Amino acid sequence: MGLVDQLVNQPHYTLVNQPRENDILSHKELFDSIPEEYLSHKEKYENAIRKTVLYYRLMQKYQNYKEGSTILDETRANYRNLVSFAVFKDYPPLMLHNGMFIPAIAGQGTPEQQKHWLKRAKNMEILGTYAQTELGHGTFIRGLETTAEYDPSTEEFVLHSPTLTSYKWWPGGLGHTVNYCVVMAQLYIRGRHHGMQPFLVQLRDEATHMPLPGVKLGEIGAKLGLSTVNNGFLAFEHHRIPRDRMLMKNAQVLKDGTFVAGPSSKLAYGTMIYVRVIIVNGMANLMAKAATIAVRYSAVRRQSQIKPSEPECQILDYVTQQHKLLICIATSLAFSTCARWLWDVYTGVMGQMESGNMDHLPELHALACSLKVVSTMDVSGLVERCRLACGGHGFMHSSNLPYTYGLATAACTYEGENTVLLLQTARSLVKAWQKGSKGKPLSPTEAYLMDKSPVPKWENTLDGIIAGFRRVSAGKVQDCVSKIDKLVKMGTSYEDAWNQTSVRLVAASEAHSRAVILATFRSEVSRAAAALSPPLSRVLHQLVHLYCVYWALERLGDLLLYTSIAERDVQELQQQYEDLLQKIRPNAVGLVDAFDLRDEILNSTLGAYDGRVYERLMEEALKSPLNAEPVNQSFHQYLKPFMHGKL
Ligand SMILES: CC(C)(COP(=O)(O)OP(=O)(O)OC[C@H]1O[C@@H](n2cnc3c(N)ncnc32)[C@H](O)[C@@H]1OP(=O)(O)O)[C@@H](O)C(=O)NCCC(=O)NCCSC(=O)CCCC(=O)O
Ligand SMILES: Cc1cc2nc3c(=O)[nH]c(=O)nc-3n(C[C@H](O)[C@H](O)[C@H](O)COP(=O)(O)OP(=O)(O)OC[C@H]3O[C@@H](n4cnc5c(N)ncnc54)[C@H](O)[C@@H]3O)c2cc1C
Repeated sequence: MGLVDQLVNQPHYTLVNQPRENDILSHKELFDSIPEEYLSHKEKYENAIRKTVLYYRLMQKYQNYKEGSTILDETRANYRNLVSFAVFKDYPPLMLHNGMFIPAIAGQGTPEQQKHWLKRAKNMEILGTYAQTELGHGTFIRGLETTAEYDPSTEEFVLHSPTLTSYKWWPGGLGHTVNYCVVMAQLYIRGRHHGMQPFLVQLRDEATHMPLPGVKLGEIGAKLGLSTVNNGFLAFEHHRIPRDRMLMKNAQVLKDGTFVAGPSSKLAYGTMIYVRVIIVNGMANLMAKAATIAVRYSAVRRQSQIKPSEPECQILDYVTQQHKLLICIATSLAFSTCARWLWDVYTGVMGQMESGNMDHLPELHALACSLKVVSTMDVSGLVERCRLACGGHGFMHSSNLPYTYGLATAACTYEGENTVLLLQTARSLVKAWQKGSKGKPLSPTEAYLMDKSPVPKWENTLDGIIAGFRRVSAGKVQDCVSKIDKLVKMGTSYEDAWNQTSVRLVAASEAHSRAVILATFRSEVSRAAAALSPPLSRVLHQLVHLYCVYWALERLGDLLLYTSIAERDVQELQQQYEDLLQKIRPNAVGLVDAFDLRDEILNSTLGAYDGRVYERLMEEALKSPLNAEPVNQSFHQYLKPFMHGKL
């Protein structure tokens, strides 16, 4: 088996590469004759809905993910995610139906609620989304204003939006697409507050699609990206729903209005953990897409000469170009590896929680936050780097890099704004430090914080770099704890001390995330490589090495502060990095081919397998509606009178 075949022979790649006769991408009606960037806002939406209906029917046919299948299965979700790139450059309007509505029912509903609602949702008899964020509050969910007041006399909840800022704002598909929704609202029973709880609410009539009485709905308007996701707003005017529409797997409200608390109030936040875990793999996919486009283009594009006597070279032969792009290949692999590992952690912790053991939930939360942040932050930066690496042609929508950037950067904000999530992980690290200092045991991913051995001699090896990152993280956490303690001793409140330390806390949290990612990438690849051929194992190790050295060079200041790295070590690391670029360069195209993203999925003039970049750019340019006629009417209306001084 060749190198590419072995890489392709991973579960999610083989799914994408399924036989053509079973292939949803052979259905031409799924594709646009006019590129979507030329459509109006309304046309984009209507076209996306046309394709959505076809796409999901075909998905049901070929994937058979209706009733009985495990919708939460990561591989299946990944397949859907990849194939949808071919059909929707800007994500589908029903993204949240599978992405959050179904997971919220599965994670928050009782077995009876799941039986009834999951069946309808999976069969797509009802369409839903997840409405948590409001116009006034996104991060601070304890500040949400939508209320659900229980009325024991009718056994109903009354949903109400008391202010403009309480309008739900952002949920995908909410504008004009979905007819149901999981709404997060503050529960009140006889005037007493019982925290934020999930409610399954019908929003539109199932036959006419008209909003139900007491439900105000609309779309929030044009955005930087995700233009076909149909993000919407929602408000309630004393809207009544039956008691059994509160999702009651955790907390419950009995008929007489008795509130039965769940094992932890944070279980209502469970859907967010699930989505943060899933996002990491989504980012690996976006990175693979952008890297494939930019690397293939760089192999086709020739510009300037390295030596005056030679022909123009492939731009991929410029070492600066390799510096821009090879890290993108390594990053995609790092995040897909970490995503798989995180998914196993997630399912393990969920399994323990089913039997009442919540011990590992805080660690899972801290990990999900930090990996979500670093994957979205790095991938959005690197997708932009891919775009710039393609010069002017990368600026064209037809390259698909601008859309891809929009998808990546949106994820820095949704599902928990990145700074906020880093501060959540920092909270866990500070607590771990305090616990560890009292001699208490720490969770496996934070145990290194208590390594009190003297700073060892720096080693320019993978182990050395990973140990160095752990030192940086531990040093930064210690620095934060000292600053907070000092401020508190001086009379500052703990909360103010926290806020005054928060720039450092965010940096400590990022350093911890990097240590976890480097160590996980390294150990998971070593584990997998044992079963691979020596050449494939070698190239994967080169990518792990490149990844570790790249980040060491990026974070030299930190390493100089917290480890014993010296100037000559840095020079050697720089040399290692340049040697790795040279070694990986011949495999660059093979490696992106091994991502096995078909042309339809790349959806790009620059990245197609056959390398016909210029022909495709021309073909796409000719699709511009302006090219339908040689003279545009605006010439007669404006330009001509203007040039003749008549306007
Ligand atoms: C920032 C926080 C975490 C703060 O919550 P809080 O209750 O005010 O925090 P607190 O009282 O200070 O308590 C913190 C405590 O709660 C824990 N915790 C926080 N979140 C979780 C969780 N998910 N699971 C388990 N535990 C959680 C923390 O570890 C803290 O624990 P501790 O007190 O230290 O023991 C929270 O409000 C939050 O998660 N905000 C972000 C909102 C968000 O992610 N919204 C997503 C909306 S849906 C969306 O964006 C969909 C996009 C998808 C798409 O388009 O694809
Ligand atoms: C494309 C997209 C899709 C979305 N889809 C959905 C959806 O389907 N359903 C849904 O419910 N929501 C959705 N959202 C909303 C999303 O979850 C929120 O935008 C997000 O949680 C951030 O909240 P915010 O917008 O209120 O930002 P804010 O919380 O107002 O943040 C603004 C700034 O304040 C800072 N800040 C806020 N709090 C703190 C703090 N405690 N410490 C330090 N700094 C702080 C942040 O770091 C940030 O710099 C979506 C958003 C986007 C952009």
